Amino acid sequence: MSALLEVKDLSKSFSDKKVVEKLTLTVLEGEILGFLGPNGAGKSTTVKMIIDVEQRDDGEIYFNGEKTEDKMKVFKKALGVVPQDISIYDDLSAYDNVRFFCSLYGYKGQELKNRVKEALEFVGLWDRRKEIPSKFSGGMKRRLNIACSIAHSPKLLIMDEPTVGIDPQSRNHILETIKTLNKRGTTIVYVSHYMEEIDAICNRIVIMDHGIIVEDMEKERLKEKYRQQGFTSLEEIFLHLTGTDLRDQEA
Ligand SMILES: Nc1ncnc2c1ncn2[C@@H]1O[C@H](COP(=O)(O)OP(=O)(O)OP(=O)(O)O)[C@@H](O)[C@H]1O
Repeated sequence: MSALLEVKDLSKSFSDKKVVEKLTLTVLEGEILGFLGPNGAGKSTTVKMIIDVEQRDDGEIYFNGEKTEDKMKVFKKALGVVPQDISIYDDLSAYDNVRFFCSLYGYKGQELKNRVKEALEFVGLWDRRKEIPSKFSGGMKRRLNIACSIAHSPKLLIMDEPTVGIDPQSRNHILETIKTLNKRGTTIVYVSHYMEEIDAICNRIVIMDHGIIVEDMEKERLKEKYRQQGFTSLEEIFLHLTGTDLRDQEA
């Protein structure tokens, strides 16, 4: 598999605190990469720098071998982002939400209609397209959030905790959706705290802590490596690598 996204020596500080420190990471075309780390590890800051909503202090980002800042339009068109906080318009219908986000990529007319329909069908919301999301369950809102991010057929989809606060049925539906998207050719970076989700869908796992990557390995190799050291689950491996201290109490 070839490199789709390459991040080299990415760094970021807030005030004097180093939040991301010389982070280097390659996302291979066609993979589902699980991006794990405790609260405050620097995952969201890394993602925000990659998608160009947070300025980096240092480092380089390449998409398809070219610096993203040199080809920002091409990169943005190939990128889909499912943000941690649901970002849909509560007073627009499900259909109009997807239509709006897809139209930002320049689609119009019949092509736009086709894309909106396909995205809503894909997340199982076509029958509810005329309703406004304020009436939706948490799971339906999350699925609509995904539809808004995929209607333009991104090559790279970055999902930041897309299943927070939803029931197992909706979670399962979303995980199946992600696997199908991947089979259709979308490369996925999946940020989550849910080990069982990462285990279920990802090929490779990157674990970040205190601004650096502490492990980056193909999933089965990672499990085998730590099984030999007596750690039998991904959660045990995670706690072994990142410790058991509470992170949300750090200054
Ligand atoms: N805009 C900001 N200003 C100051 N500090 C920030 C800012 N954004 C993030 N931080 C700090 O940077 C650190 C890393 O935060 P980040 O959100 O990247 O972590 P995370 O790994 O995504 O955590 P979580 O799993 O809780 O989402 C935290 O200590 C956070 O408080």
